[in-house]
Amino acid sequence: MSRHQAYRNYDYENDLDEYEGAGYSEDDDDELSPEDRAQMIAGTSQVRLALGSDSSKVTTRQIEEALWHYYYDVEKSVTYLSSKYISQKLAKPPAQKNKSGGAADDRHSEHRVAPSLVGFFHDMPWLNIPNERRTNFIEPSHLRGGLLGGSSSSGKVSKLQALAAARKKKAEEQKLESRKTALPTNDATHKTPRDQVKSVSGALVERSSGGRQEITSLPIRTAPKVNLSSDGMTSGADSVTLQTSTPNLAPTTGLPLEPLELAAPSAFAQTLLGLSASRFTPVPRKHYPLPYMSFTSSVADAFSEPSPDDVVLAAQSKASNKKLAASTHKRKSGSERKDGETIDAMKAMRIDDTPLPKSKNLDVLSEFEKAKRKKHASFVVVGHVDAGKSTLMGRLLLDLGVVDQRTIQKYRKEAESIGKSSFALAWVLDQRSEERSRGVTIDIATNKFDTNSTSFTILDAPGHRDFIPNMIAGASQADFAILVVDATTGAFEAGLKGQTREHSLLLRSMGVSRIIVAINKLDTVGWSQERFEEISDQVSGFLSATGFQLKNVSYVPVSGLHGDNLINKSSDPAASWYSGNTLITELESSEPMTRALTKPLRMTISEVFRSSHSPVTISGRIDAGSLQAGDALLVQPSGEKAYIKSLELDSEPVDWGVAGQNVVLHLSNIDPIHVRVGDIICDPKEPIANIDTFAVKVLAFDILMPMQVDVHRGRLHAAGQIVEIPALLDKVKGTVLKKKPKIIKPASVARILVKMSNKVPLEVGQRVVLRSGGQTVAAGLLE
Ligand SMILES: Nc1nc2c(ncn2[C@@H]2O[C@H](COP(=O)(O)OP(=O)(O)OP(=O)(O)O)[C@@H](O)[C@H]2O)c(=O)[nH]1
Repeated sequence: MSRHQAYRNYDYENDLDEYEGAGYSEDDDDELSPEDRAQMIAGTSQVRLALGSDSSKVTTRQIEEALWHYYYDVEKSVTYLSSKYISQKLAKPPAQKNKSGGAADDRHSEHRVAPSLVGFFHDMPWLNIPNERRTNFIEPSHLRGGLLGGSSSSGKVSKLQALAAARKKKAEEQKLESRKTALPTNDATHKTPRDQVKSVSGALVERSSGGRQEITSLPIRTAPKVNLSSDGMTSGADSVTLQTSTPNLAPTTGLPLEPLELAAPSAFAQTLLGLSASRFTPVPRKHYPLPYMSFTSSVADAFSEPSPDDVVLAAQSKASNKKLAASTHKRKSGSERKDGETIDAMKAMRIDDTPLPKSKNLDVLSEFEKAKRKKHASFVVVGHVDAGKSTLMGRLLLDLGVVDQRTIQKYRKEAESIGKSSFALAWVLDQRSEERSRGVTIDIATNKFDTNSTSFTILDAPGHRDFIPNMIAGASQADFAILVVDATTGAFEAGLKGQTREHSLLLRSMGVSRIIVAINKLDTVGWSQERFEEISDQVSGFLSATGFQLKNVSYVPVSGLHGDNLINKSSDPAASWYSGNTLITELESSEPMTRALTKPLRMTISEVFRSSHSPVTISGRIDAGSLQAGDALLVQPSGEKAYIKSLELDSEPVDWGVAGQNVVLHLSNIDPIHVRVGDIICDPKEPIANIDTFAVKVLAFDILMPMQVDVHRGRLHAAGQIVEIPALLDKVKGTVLKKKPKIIKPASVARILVKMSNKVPLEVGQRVVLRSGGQTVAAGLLE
């Protein structure tokens, strides 16, 4: 077995045991196995043969050693022997020299293998490394002892090294002394960043002059020297630097840089830098500054100045602010607005190049006189919840042909599907899904119908007490009212205590003087004349007490569900006792209130919407005055001006409108955000003022005292407070009965002072309702 095979089968464990058990002798190496001895003899003779005449220059022992080292490779052994003992020329094959040639190669060869051995390894790949990939080792100027965890003693040094070290130590100590004198404190923040950089660079230059190669250095800390001294900072030892070829990375933030709190150097650092640990006093850390604060200008300055985008945006903002200021100033001087700057800014931002609509400059009042138009009348339908108001109006519209039977059939089917078949007629007015599903009217529903003499607007009010404010809004637009009373046993009595009474009071407070009392659901009591008269009497007494004149109150027995006595007389024989007017006759005989045609324009907005004519279309009743297309308008409380682009009356385009008419106005030159339901439209030359305090003569429905109240006028709601009660008044004469009473009892008349949290458009002669805690507490006229 060859020695190579023997190595392959080597039993290390066994050998180790033997090694540990027996003493080791170098002589044992010389003992060869019989196979090795045979190979060695044969190899020696071959080598001698190959060396020829030169074989005498080498000993057998040298040949055997070579053969042993080259595993009996005769050729290699010959080469080795020739180069070592006979001729070095043989040792360097020309090809190898060419490949690796040059000084560097020679140097490396020197370090790694003896020149005489190079030829032996010329075919080894690790020797064929291209020059550019070879490492350049920089020899240390002197070796330090105790490196990498070894002894801290310096080890053996030459006399020259010891002298150099002593000189350096002395120089460092002198430097430290001079620093201490120059800087009584170690506070690096007293230096500018540039100074600090200078000092770091200076330190480096000092080192550079000590034989170090010139390099650009980057201090990685603002207190960059590892200058830990007894006062917590360092003695002038080495700077910790990063080598870099980028020259412009010194800190340029301009910010005062925090000195870093540095710990004593590690054992490794002490060893590496030659510092003694005893010289350092640990400094407790107070804070950990962010590294980028002192790193490079590119990082530290990244957000210290506005970005290019910021610059552009700032310039744009500045330019637009100039425009805004100019525009705001101009508008302020023109319109004397009293609202906040925010509203001003919003107005100023409005860009509206729409040309102003042209006016025909009509004399509207004479046009009104000339026009043989039907009279207009609006009536509100009020009464206790479920009295049958919507059903009554639905039936009326059906009988008048405004709604066809098919629609009612459809409603009936749909109502049946949700178990509310009896509400099919009410659905003509109650259009909202919530109203239909709940079977309760929530907001005012409007509809129109015409008779031969009059164009009527229905304002169907909710009966539920939760929606009283909506009922107030409806009543404020009405010329007269239909009070629906449920004749069913018990229902009338409940209503009289409930909203029948409250609605009547509100009607009176809102200035409605004409009432048609529709005693409904008489079919449920077999058309009892007795029940009809009983109810009529009770309502008469109540209305009379409330202040209505009985000549303005009429009573009609009806059944809204079946349509009895609405358009046609009841066909039920049980109702034959009634010979009075039908409901429609009563409506036609009702004269609208006197129109304030010559008064300044006032119109309360009931709806704001977008139409094909204008993005800002409003509808409402003209309370006073007149208007025409092209007119300038003022919207209060916003104080915004608008123009009438066009208008409609009863869905027909018209040129003008007068008090009492419900019109649709298509506006121009105004932003929709300035127009809200409840706002007042007026003539800019005779505007309504926005006020926050007013005196009002009220009828008390409940106890009054200084208290929080909600002020209602039409669709307008505002939070307010009764701040003072100047007088208790006589109900009839209006004279003062008592000055400054503390409280006012229900059904009394008093003058009170109300202050609101916001300014709203209100003026003398207008009617307001005061509510508190969901109850109507008073109503009256502004003084
Ligand atoms: N028998 C009978 N039932 C009626 C009559 N009128 C209305 N009703 C019923 O009374 C219920 C209430 O009718 P609505 O028309 O919704 O009453 P409303 O007063 O409009 O109700 P709110 O507006 O919510 O206060 C429905 O079930 C109607 O079918 C009637 O003349 N006779």
